[in-house]
Amino acid sequence: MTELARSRGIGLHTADEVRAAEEPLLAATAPGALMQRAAAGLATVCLRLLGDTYGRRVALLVGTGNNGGDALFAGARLAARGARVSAVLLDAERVHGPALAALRRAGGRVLPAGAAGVEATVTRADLVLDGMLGIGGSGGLRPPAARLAGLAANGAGITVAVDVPSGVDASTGAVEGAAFPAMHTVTFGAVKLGLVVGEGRSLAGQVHLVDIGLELPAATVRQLADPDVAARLEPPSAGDDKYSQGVVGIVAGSSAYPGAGVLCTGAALRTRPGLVRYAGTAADGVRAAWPEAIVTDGRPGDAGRVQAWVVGPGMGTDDAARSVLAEVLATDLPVLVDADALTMLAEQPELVRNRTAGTLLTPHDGEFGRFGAGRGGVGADRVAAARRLAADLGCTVLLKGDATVVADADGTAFVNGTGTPWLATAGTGDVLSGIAGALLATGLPAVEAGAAAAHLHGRAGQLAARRGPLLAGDLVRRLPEAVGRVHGPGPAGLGDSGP
Ligand SMILES: NC(=O)C1=CN([C@@H]2O[C@H](COP(=O)(O)OP(=O)(O)OC[C@H]3O[C@@H](n4cnc5c(N)ncnc54)[C@H](OP(=O)(O)O)[C@@H]3O)[C@@H](O)[C@H]2O)[C@@H](O)CC1
Ligand SMILES: Nc1ncnc2c1ncn2[C@@H]1O[C@H](COP(=O)(O)OP(=O)(O)O)[C@@H](O)[C@H]1O
Ligand SMILES: [K+]
Repeated sequence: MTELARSRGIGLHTADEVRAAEEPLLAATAPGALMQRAAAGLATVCLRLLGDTYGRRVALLVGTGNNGGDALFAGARLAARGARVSAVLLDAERVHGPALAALRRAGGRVLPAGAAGVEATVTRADLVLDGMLGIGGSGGLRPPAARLAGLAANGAGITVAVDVPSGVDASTGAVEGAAFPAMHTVTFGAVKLGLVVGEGRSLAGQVHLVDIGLELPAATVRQLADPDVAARLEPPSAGDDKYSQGVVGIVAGSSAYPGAGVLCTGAALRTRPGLVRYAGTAADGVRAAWPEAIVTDGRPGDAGRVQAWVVGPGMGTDDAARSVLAEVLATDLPVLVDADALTMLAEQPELVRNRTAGTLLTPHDGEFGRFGAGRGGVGADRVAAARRLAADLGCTVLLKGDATVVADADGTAFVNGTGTPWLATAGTGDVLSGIAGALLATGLPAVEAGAAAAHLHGRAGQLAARRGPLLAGDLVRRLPEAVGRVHGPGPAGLGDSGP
């Protein structure tokens, strides 16, 4: 098996996939066994979060399904360790009977959602456990559940969601109206896609996965971690020279706006410094900023040989820019299309439909909406949106956002896990294009290059944001550290006199 095939990242699953995997396991295990596994894992995380359990106040928000059962059984375990546990029932007539009985036996208190003491119980709890809705939830939270989610948001305690924060669509991360704001989510059997993308990403907080023995099919959506990205970033070896690591060509910036060319070229150099070429009308600015780049103010064809192109950031949309875009897309090389080039491409999508080499489009939501398949906007299901545009154009789409999604025409997708909201500043997209272009030039398939680039970009952002607000140029400076970070400390060998 190749290094790449091994480093596939963590699988992300929809509610339907989890349900299908649960069926055979439920049939093969004793009744209630899976719920006990889930509750035991849940209680363990809560105990860790509480530290000293004795006398601590725990509020359980309990819905009508099995999600409520998990919360009640976990609550019983916490009560047995000395916690003062109160269960607030959304519907006293429909509650998991054995789980409620277990909580009562352990000394837990039970009150209906409409009772007078509910507000104090929830807002004063040291820990609030949200067992209202799991993967069986659909649509916006109904009023009693929405009210309890609001009380938890205003309370002082640690908020923990059972499986999925109530109100978050487990498969898409979409939220209609209110949702439970979790600092932690303890999820069972598989990480649900909705915990890492869309609004679900920030509502889920830190995600803890509890193994309950589910066997899932290979995931079509995945998230890369540092070692997975390292496996896609072969360091140069003794036999390499400056040409052999992949040469990227950058067409970005303009005489009026040289910044995009400078940032994009710098990002490519700092990611993969073998050789970076630049062709465009910001040549003077790029030359001054990056003497290491090979720069021409001519057309892409004048730049010399490259293994991939980046085209678009700050290049303008005039006739000259249109003709440069057409020239780059007419090559049989991988091309990353961003910013102004996306605006032009949306008017002429046939330029990419029949390309034989990889094409990676990197729109933000506004640029996405300019394409035919993007009309109506991205919507609440960001993975589906990226897949839709990728399938329509037969290329790869990297849809930017706080959780960037990269999707291939065949549906293979990645959701990025790194980053910081400080990245919402001008020019950071130009940096992403430079990183991804450099990785495309190494020969990575477009979907892999996009996913690895988004990860590195987010890591660089996190490193830069440690010092406070970041500018796009800070990201470029932090890239070597981000690359070093994903590789981790290498083995020290004979003759290694390094630091
Ligand atoms: N299966 C297993 O092996 C294991 C499953 N496990 C656990 O089970 C969970 C899935 O349980 P589930 O299927 O019972 O559904 P669940 O999420 O509790 O909610 C369904 C209830 O919610 C209600 N409801 C729906 N929408 C609503 C809304 N918007 N606002 C308000 N209410 C709404 C709906 O009521 P109705 O519409 O009928 O009135 C229905 O009764 C899963 O996430 C995991 O935690 C673990 O124990 C491990 C083993
Ligand atoms: N709230 C956010 N949290 C995390 N990352 C963000 C956020 N907003 C934007 N980003 C990231 O910042 C970058 C912005 O790119 P883009 O919109 O193209 O900016 P520009 O065109 O100014 O370079 C993208 O990589 C995007 O994923
Ligand atoms: K929940």
